[in-house]
Amino acid sequence: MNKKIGLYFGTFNPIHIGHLAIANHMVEFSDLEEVWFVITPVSPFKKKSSLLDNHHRLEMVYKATEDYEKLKPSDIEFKMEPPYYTVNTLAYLEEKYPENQFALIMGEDNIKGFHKWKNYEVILERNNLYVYPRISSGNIVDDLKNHPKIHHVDAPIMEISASFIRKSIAEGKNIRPLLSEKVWEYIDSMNFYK
Ligand SMILES: Nc1ncnc2c1ncn2[C@@H]1O[C@H](COP(=O)(O)OP(=O)(O)OP(=O)(O)O)[C@@H](O)[C@H]1O
Ligand SMILES: O=C(O)c1ccc[n+]([C@@H]2O[C@H](COP(=O)([O-])O)[C@@H](O)[C@H]2O)c1
Repeated sequence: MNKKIGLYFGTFNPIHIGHLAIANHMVEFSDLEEVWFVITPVSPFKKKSSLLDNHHRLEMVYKATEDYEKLKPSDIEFKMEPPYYTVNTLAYLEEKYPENQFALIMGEDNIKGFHKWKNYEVILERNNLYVYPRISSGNIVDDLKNHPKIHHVDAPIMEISASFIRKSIAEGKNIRPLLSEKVWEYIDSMNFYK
């Protein structure tokens, strides 16, 4: 059966309720049937700072999604080599799961820089993109405006960042409502980000 899966890429250091709200909105209000959180070991364009080990970030995504049937973690990039270009991961996933139809989920902030991604034209030829609103500066390049493969989904705006969560934990603040309960308990018991 041809299943429509949305892929949500990120470092998820840690996964927070902003990520979950977007993924849940996609499976409930778009034609995507599942969302897979693809935990990237290191983002190709970002420097790593206080990045927890892959298996801890995977464990947190697992804990955050285990009660949601349509949301799943994916560690597919752990088996690949850096740099973790999304076009390569998509090719790998398409070969491994030929019965599925994969789409990308990204915020308006990321679509504004999408023309700098490796082989972005190849991605657009083969995959649909589901874009959600995000407060950010800059513009979408003309070629990507009204593109037939780019679908805008009116998901809620949740301006929470993982870096704010890490910084706040280091400062001893209580940010418990910004995380799933099991994720907060894991971070607290492991003393992460202190
Ligand atoms: N509050 C949010 N609402 C919607 N999308 C988000 C939110 N926070 C992050 N994202 C997006 O989710 C994806 C995965 O996030 P990722 O964990 O890589 O980054 P982040 O949460 O911005 O973390 P950091 O602050 O460490 O850079 C990215 O595409 C990012 O732009
Ligand atoms: O393939 C690329 O060229 C590429 C460039 C930048 C980002 N990405 C993917 O997008 C994800 C989110 O990116 P970032 O930089 O917002 O953390 C990251 O985890 C990668 O999977 C991919």
